Amino acid sequence: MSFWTRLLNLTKPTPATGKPPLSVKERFTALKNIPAFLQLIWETNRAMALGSILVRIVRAAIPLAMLQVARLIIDEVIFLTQHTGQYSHSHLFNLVLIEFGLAIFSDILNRGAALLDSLLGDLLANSTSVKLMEHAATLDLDQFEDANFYDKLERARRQTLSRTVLMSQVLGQMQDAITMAFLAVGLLTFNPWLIVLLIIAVIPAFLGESHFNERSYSLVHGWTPERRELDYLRLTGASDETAKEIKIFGLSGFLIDRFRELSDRFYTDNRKLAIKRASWGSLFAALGSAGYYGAYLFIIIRTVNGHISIGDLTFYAGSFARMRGLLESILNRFSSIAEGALYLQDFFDFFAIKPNILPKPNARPFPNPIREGFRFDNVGFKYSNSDKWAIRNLNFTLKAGEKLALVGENGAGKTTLVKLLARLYDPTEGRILLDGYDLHEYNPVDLRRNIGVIFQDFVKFQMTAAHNIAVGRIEEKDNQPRIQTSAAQSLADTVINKLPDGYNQMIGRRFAKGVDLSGGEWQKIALGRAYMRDAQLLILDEPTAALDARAEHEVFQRFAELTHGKTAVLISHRFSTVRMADRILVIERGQLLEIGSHQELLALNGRYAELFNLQAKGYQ
Ligand SMILES: Nc1ncnc2c1ncn2[C@@H]1O[C@H](COP(=O)(O)OP(=O)(O)OP(=O)(O)O)[C@@H](O)[C@H]1O
Repeated sequence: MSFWTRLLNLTKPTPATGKPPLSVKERFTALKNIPAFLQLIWETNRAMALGSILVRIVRAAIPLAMLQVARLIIDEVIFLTQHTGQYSHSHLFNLVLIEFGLAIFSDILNRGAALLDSLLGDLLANSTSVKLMEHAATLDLDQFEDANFYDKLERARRQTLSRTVLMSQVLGQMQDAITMAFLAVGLLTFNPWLIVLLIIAVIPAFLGESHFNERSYSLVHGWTPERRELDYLRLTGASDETAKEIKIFGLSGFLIDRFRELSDRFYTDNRKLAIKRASWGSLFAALGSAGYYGAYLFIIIRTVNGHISIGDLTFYAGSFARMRGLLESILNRFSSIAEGALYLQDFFDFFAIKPNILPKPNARPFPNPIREGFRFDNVGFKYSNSDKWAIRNLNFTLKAGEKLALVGENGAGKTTLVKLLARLYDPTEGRILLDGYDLHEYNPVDLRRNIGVIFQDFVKFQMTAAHNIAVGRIEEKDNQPRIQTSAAQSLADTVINKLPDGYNQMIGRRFAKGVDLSGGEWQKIALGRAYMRDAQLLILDEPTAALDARAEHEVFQRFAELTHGKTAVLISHRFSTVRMADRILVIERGQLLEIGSHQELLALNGRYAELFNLQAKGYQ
């Protein structure tokens, strides 16, 4: 299909990416996002937004004023040259002075508008980034695990800069539209057909721009997953976290090849589009120029025939040239505003994603203390991106005050069970009851406040040692005694006391003066977070795997003492630790296989006894 057929029929071609680009109608509908966007700017800083609008309104009137003064100057010059020595030149000098004043004033206003735009743009970028983080924090974990969601998040995040540009464009558009209206009044009195000619001459350029903007949006949009991969490869190929394995396994060539393959493909698609855009663009610009020179010729002929003065000639030709430039930039900007509005759609789409796990209006207060415990009632769970049951037919009670250990092979479903307890996900079937009421009855924030979980893949925050512990209860980040007590309880104090800056030491290597820790040292710090919390249920999901045997034993011994009377769940592959629990739940392929105390399970002589003996043999 040719460019023209596509342009005139407004049909939807299929680009290389396989995603049909949006039709003109869809593009225009995207403009509905502009009022919401203006509202966003307005809320960012009302005074600056108002200032910017006022400056632009005043600035919009200047071109017409300058053209008028120029017209008077030329007519005055001609008059004076025809009457040499008969009249004073003071009127002429005054006119020149006025034009000079207008030029200076216009420059000041331009700079003022640019300054306000850049400050307002920065504030807008900051406030939208904050809104993005705030919204992301309300969303469910499974939404983060969905690739489509990630693409949306990525597109919303990438546009921080383009939103600032869009803001200047929308404001600039307003200014130019007002200037044009002023100029149009002048030209209308001269010859309204000139304006018609002008519009006809620039329309092809406008349609061409809109078409290519839409194609380029589709290209970029369709490439989102690949661009995400490119970012990932760029980061993985050159980062302190990956450098070790990349060297050992000699992976740089592999990563670079993949990067090259993807980036070359994107470049090729983009180049094709850029070349087409440049070629058609030149043709359309020539059409615009032809329109302008036609009108210019008409004005010249009217002057030569004595219908208008030389001053009028400069005024009309100047107004016309100015209007052409303005109309072109208004129309072109219009299509890039429409394109920006499409990107804005992604931004608003991201905010339209709502979490599924929400508090009920009359949520129950979290029981304090927990009386009965958590009952799993035929619980089954499938991850949204998988058809496989991660957990199925789970029936048991985690009694109040008991220490329960979860044992099972890799992928058995232990972490999934813990995530369900903390309501990071909701069961696909069955329910979890806390003191007889479904977890849905409680406020999820309240629930999580009462549960402390340290995961095996806990986050190594690139912050100070004190803050790394305080994240367990961030409201207490300035409570140094509490942080130190928690550190002592998790054995992290031995690690921190050796750091050059103690609790104020930056840990992790990302920032200046950061010190990295060993795996076991990081774990001791992360465990400190559990003690920061006033949680009624504490869950340790293998956060001790990197500890040496003596340290792990000591950590769990302390954990048992310090959480005496509290409900706790421990996940560990070490049976010397597991046996300390009151009861042990053996989970296999998502199903409960055995449950009972260490002694009971040994007596049962089932899977637990088999695994325990296997490990014990290893130590003999
Ligand atoms: N986010 C996820 N999306 C899809 N499937 C997942 C996800 N997380 C875990 N799974 C799958 O669910 C099953 C249970 O995983 P889970 O992490 O609960 O196992 P685990 O018993 O904690 O294993 P390990 O001892 O290795 O930590 C596995 O088959 C795993 O592949």
